[in-house]
Amino acid sequence: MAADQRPDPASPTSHPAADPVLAAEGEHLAHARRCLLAMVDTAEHIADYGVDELASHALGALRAQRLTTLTADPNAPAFFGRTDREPDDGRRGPEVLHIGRRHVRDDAGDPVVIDWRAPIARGFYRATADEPMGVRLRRRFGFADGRLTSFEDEQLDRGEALGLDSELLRAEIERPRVGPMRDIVATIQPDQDELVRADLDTSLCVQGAPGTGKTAVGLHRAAYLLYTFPERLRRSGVLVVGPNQAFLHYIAQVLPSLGEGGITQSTVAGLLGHQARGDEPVALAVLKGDARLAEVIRRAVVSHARKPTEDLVAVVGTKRYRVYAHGLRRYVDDARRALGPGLRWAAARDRLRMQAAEDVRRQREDAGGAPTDAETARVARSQPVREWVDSVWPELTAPALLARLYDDPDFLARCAGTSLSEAEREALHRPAPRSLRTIRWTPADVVLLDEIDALLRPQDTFVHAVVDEAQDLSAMQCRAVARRCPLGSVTVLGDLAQATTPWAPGDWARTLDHLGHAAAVLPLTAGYRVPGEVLAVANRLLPHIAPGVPPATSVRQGEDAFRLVPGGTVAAEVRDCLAAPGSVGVIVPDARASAALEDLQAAGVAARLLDDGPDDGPDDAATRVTVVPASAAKGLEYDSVVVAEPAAIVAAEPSRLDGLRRLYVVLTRAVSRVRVVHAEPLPAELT
Ligand SMILES: Nc1ncnc2c1ncn2[C@@H]1O[C@H](COP(=O)(O)OP(=O)(O)OP(=O)(O)O)[C@@H](O)[C@H]1O
Repeated sequence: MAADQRPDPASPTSHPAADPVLAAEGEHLAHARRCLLAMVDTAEHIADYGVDELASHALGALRAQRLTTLTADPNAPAFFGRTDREPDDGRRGPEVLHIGRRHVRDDAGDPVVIDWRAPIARGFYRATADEPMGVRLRRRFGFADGRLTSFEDEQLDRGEALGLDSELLRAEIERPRVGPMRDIVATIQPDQDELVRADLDTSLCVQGAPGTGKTAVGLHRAAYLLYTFPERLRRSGVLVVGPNQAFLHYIAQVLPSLGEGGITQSTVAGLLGHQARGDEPVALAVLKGDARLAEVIRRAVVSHARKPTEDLVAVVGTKRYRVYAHGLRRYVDDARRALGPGLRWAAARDRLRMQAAEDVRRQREDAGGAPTDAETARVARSQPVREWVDSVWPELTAPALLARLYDDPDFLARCAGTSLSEAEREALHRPAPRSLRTIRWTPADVVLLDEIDALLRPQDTFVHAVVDEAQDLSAMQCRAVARRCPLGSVTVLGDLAQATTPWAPGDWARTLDHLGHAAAVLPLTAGYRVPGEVLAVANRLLPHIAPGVPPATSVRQGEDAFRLVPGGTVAAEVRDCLAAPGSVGVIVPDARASAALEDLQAAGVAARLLDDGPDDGPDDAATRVTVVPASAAKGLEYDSVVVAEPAAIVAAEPSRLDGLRRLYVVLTRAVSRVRVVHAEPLPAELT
């Protein structure tokens, strides 16, 4: 570990506070830092000598993991809250617990800070005046530049509870956004905490309005599960699925800052073994995303299994052995029945070769021979056996199979049965080129290729998957995620009102069905990001885009938070927004993104285009203005948002419904203010 990553033992208390409570807490903070440093030191000096090389390697990995946990976010204060609890054992005086991002103990092994995920820390998040859960006092701490500067007490035993009126919560919510998403560990709210701490075996589906903390809840749930169920999760892990690369970069730091590295964070496309390079009409992509294609694909694979009609003759030395067709038929029938997660196509080929070779071994034993395993393996590898397997159970590849389904109408018709109409089969038809390598597979194709791959060979799996923006996934994309989490549980996060893909099923029951997990659909309605003034405008779209979805309410109203600027310029509004602290997102119709960037630069405003990569360096980080194509805005947030031409944003989508939903997403990205610049009339639904 680099020295500059170490927690600085002096920083939080180098400015002694006058308030005696603050001074005492400051001392505890300094003590906690010293203890944390000592723990880092100990972890660094542990020798990784196990009983053997494997054990030593495991010890080394454990130590590295422990160091990552201890040194994550080295400048974060060691604790952010405290509870004073009734002592369990009748001792005098309350039991004082300081709560932070990770456990800290002193030399004697006594706890100095409790990890926020420990069961005993639950009261900090959940205790109310009505149900104090043994907590007499809850104290939250405020920090400025790493210094402890304030605290806020709720004397629950006297009926005091601030709830959303907490000043520190408000300050945290309104803190200017610069850089990637932060954790919310100090201010998780009770309804969020209930979701975060749900058991590992419980699957959840959270339907939440914009800014209600769905993403935050999903990430904190991942951290909670890793802490609470280390044995079950450290090896096969947790998968976090997000909508696009920009979003993944935005959330990338949250789990590491909570001390949890090594989690797979990916888009659905990133999980697949093939890359998309082509486009296609929306209607065709919708068809390819339909769950009916799964059965078509299964039949296409199985159709390659042939019934053996002839005996197989294997040769060992100078002798020939006949394996009869009826026995071979039984092997093939068994393989066909077992095909699925328990036996993939490629493994079945190996099994068939071995079964034929075992048959030969039995014949040789019956004849008094003593065949060795090596000899049986040689028979399994021999040419007649290989040729036999190739004839009844040929090697398959996903690209060849999908290309054939598209190319050969009779084959497609046989595999589809009655599940696809003639028109649908015709829509899928595409002549195969001579070389499969030249095919430009589309995003929907690569999901189908993955469906085929899954029948051919095993894929990586996880014990828990957090699936964000799940309302946008097609049935086939859901199946691709489900395959990667076949036994564990899922946390499904989304908002039907923000669904902007025409291939999504459009209701949670079907999405959950395709994800292969039963889950209760739980609402989150308190919005932390968007001021009430802005939500009031965005919510006008709700009856048109998602009539059944409850509107979000905001935990704060905002001031001059929403303004229409007919005939204005984006550059002028951006300059105005730059007078306030924090980030500015300029959200424009996709086709206008490059031009909008040029316009801003020509007007002397430093700006960058939202890209797939992380910040490219200090210049990037210092650029407060980001031009965001409307289609990439999902999941992101900025202190100020300037929206250009809502009517064009709506018109760019394939349908009015999708367009209005896109606009709803765009209007709900701001923490403090939204300015809508337009020359064209606004969409009627907004006014
Ligand atoms: N309990 C909380 N305390 C402080 N900030 C919070 C809390 N809950 C959410 N937030 C903040 O509110 C903002 C919105 O959260 P998040 O992005 O998780 O919402 P979301 O429901 O996923 O939104 P969307 O659907 O619009 O993508 C984030 O900045 C998050 O840190």
